[in-house]
Amino acid sequence: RTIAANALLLLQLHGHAQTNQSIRDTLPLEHGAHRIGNRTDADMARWRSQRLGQFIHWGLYAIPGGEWKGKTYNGAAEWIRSWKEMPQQEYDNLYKQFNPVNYQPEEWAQQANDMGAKYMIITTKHHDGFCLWPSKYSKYSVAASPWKKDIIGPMVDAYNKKGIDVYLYFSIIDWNQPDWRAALKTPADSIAYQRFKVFVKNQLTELLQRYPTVKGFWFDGTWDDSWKNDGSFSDELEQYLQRLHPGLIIGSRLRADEKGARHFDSNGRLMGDYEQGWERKLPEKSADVHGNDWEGVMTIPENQWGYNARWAGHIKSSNELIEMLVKSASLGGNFVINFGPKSDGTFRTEEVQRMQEISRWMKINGSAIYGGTDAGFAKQDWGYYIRKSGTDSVYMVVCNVPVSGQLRVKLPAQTTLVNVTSLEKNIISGTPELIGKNEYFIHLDHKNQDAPFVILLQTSKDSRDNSGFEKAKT
Ligand SMILES: C[C@@H]1O/C(=N\OC(=O)Nc2ccccc2)[C@@H](O)[C@H](O)[C@@H]1O
Repeated sequence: RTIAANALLLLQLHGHAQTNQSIRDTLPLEHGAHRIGNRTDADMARWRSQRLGQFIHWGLYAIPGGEWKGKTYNGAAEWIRSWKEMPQQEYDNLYKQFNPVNYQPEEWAQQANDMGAKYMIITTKHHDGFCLWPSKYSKYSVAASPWKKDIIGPMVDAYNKKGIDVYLYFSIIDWNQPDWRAALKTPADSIAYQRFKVFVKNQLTELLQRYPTVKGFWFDGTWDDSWKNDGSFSDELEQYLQRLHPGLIIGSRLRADEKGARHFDSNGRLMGDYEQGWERKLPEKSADVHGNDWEGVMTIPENQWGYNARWAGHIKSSNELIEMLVKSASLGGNFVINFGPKSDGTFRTEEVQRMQEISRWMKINGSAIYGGTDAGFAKQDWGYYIRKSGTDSVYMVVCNVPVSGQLRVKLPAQTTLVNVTSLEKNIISGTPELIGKNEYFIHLDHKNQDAPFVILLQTSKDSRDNSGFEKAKT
């Protein structure tokens, strides 16, 4: 198999432009990337067109909400169990208080739909091991809580009913499982960890059987040696899940290759279906993503995923989040905004505000985002170009209005401007001024804008340098 696999890989290599990052000479890898370049199937095309997602971190950690017995935890709220001031036994007993009486999945789905999210990622089980579904393989689940009922099922149904796809976040790290090991130091460790891997495979199989409409998994907690040094298991697991549920979308965070390389294998090739390392950070330029599909996940505060009663530091405004979404689409990636519901099942005011403000923006400008991708134009200071995938339509999303009141638009060679319109009224004044080869100025109406605004360019590939607009009167 190894020889055949490598022969195939070498054939593919020569068939593909080396668009990826620094490719080292091709080591014969059994558990490295099995595909060169992006997936081209319909499921991946759907994921790629969606662009805006909603992440939800919800679990027992929402009960303490970053505080315990009068003390404030400065770390990420969903990590409070690891805080030295938190008696782990007391955390582990929080399941006895899990009773989200105000949990309304239909309302969650409605507000996500209004915001314009096309997919949602829900924490089925975070590092603490508490399962939001009544798992057959663990007692540490909603079934043991006062709530008793399945949380995940009604959520999947409510979101799917709104046409929103659902992805399941699943932490490999499981602090509740006695067989979990961060590292394998003794033969006893290896025996326990073997049992743990069976448990992981069983839970993932159970999740796919219970929730067959989900589109993929969002794996996390795969940085420990135990997992990193077992590339063959993560490879087999990914292939097993794909066989069980063809078309499943799984990011680069699941696997390691046989040399312990993660996200990118030891030949520098992306493993999984998209680059999943952009967490609370985004690529700056096209070269940073090497033509790979990718997704950025973002918290509204600096680093809180689960509910934290006290948000400290910088809280991102809707305009900041909108600009990150636009930047992600302009670089051919998806952008997922995280929300941390309270233990009663409601969302905090700041999060509701952001969903409502983003909703207003997306209702006017969503056409620039959905199906958007890298336009291949040189970046300009005023903002971002987004190409409607596969067309000559290029959106300009203006985030920084120049004091000159005019936007410089430099098109690639042999590209001319056929038409210019704005998605809102009273943005552009007059017709664009052709000032040189493929370069135009678009004059703005001096309105004070309080949010990014969008101009649509219809371009055409043209060997001549003429344009739909007469030459500027010199
Ligand atoms: C989405 C976040 O994912 C996590 N951790 O992410 C990472 O470890 N990210 C990471 C690590 C190394 C390189 C790049 C990203 C979790 O610990 C956290 O509670 C949250 O669920």
